[in-house]
Amino acid sequence: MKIGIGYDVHRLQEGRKLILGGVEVPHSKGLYGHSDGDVLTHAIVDAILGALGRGDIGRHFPDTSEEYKDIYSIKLLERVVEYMDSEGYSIGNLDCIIAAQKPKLAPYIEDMEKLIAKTLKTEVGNVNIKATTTEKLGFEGREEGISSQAVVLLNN
Ligand SMILES: Nc1ccn([C@@H]2O[C@H](COP(=O)(O)O)[C@@H](O)[C@H]2O)c(=O)n1
Ligand SMILES: C[C@@]1(CO)OP(=O)(O)OP(=O)(O)OC[C@H]1O
Repeated sequence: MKIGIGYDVHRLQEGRKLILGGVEVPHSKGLYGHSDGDVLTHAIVDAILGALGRGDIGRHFPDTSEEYKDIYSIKLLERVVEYMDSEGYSIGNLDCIIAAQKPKLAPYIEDMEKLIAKTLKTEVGNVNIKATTTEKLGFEGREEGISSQAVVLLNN
């Protein structure tokens, strides 16, 4: 059994799509990044890499590489699932938080859980995603950015 933690932050910017957990969420702004800026998926990637003792997202998918420019981050998660499979590990459970003042994410959480579970080759009951505002405090509260945290347990 192995445990891993992931944390990521991306800036909100006009003219970008808001992609969270691989799902497009309608909003006036999206997350800026070298990739699609999917802060939730990046936190999950880092949690799994952490559990496997294999560093972090930037080490495997550098933001200096054209290969990852505007990439749909679920593709990065698929690569990390290949590492997990090759080392004989599978998901025990995954728990995540998205801190966003806006938009209201509750209507999209189930779709995110389904897509993440499918990508991780696990049952949807092993994946939990939560959303919170920060009560208008901090960068999330000022709607400057969105942060996400993930904790994963891997079984072998
Ligand atoms: N962007 C968000 C933030 C929160 N929610 C849901 O609202 C609940 C209450 O949030 P608080 O920050 O006031 O605790 C939270 O538990 C989420 O269910 C949301 O949908 N989208
Ligand atoms: C995902 C990568 C690669 O496209 O770019 P960003 O979208 O900037 O995201 P970040 O969370 O900084 O993680 C590492 C990157 O190398």
